[in-house]
Amino acid sequence: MVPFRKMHGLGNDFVVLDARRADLPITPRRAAAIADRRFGVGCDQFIVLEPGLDGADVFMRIRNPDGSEAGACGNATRCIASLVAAESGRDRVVVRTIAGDLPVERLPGGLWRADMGPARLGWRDVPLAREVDTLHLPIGRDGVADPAACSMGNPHVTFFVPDLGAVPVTALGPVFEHDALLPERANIGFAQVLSPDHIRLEVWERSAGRTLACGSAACAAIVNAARRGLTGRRAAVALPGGTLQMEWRADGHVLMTGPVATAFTGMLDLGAYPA
Ligand SMILES: N[C@H](CCC[C@H](N)C(=O)O)C(=O)O
Repeated sequence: MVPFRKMHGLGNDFVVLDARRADLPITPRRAAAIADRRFGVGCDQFIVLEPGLDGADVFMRIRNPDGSEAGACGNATRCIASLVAAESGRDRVVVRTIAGDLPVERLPGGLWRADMGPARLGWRDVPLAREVDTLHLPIGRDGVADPAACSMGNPHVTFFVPDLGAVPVTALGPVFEHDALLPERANIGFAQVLSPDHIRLEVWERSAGRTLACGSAACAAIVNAARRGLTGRRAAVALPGGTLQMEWRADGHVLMTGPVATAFTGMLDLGAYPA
């Protein structure tokens, strides 16, 4: 039996296991089984904490509900930073991922600000299957078309739409996720720009499907909206689960501010799940 924690950022939820002191027998298949909402605990992402070495306070391994590994998770970055900060009594911590080191700081009012690193804008960065301008991808269907792409350590595509309520997110999301231009698939954002500092966003996440919030997709949304001249470099991004404050800093890094929450803690019998 191992203790686990169920956390979420704006309803984007995580099972968090701690493998910092002792290794845990987690395989992609076992993670997927635990992530199942009916046969397991259920979560959008499965997070394992590993020791943070030289300069990092913790290493955060991120898995999708199908067991595949992801390079970024904005909402989990804040949640895990808040855990590690509480242990050490510090207000600033560094969360390491396979894509880089993410400094996170505590702000007043229960908010946490993560430096999600630089947005990467090249076609190889996303990655795309061939050389295409990442500001205008030749992908579209049913009038939802011409998205922009970038990488936040994981692949993102952002469609700009005039009326988010009219977009069939769960029908179009998986079609775009699997477009031949996206060899590693992608997280698909549908953004409606309400004003130069306010974006509404719905996300179809790679592997996880429609989620209530996606921090890295909010990063991609502000970057791609600003690149298109639709917004400035700071905006509130309103997701179904709540709002994140975003800034694409002049040096290319994306700052994301939002809340963290623990829903419950419990004990998990890892042996009850396939290895
Ligand atoms: N929910 C996460 C992103 C998960 C991304 C994952 N679905 C991928 O395959 O890249 C966030 O807050 O940024």
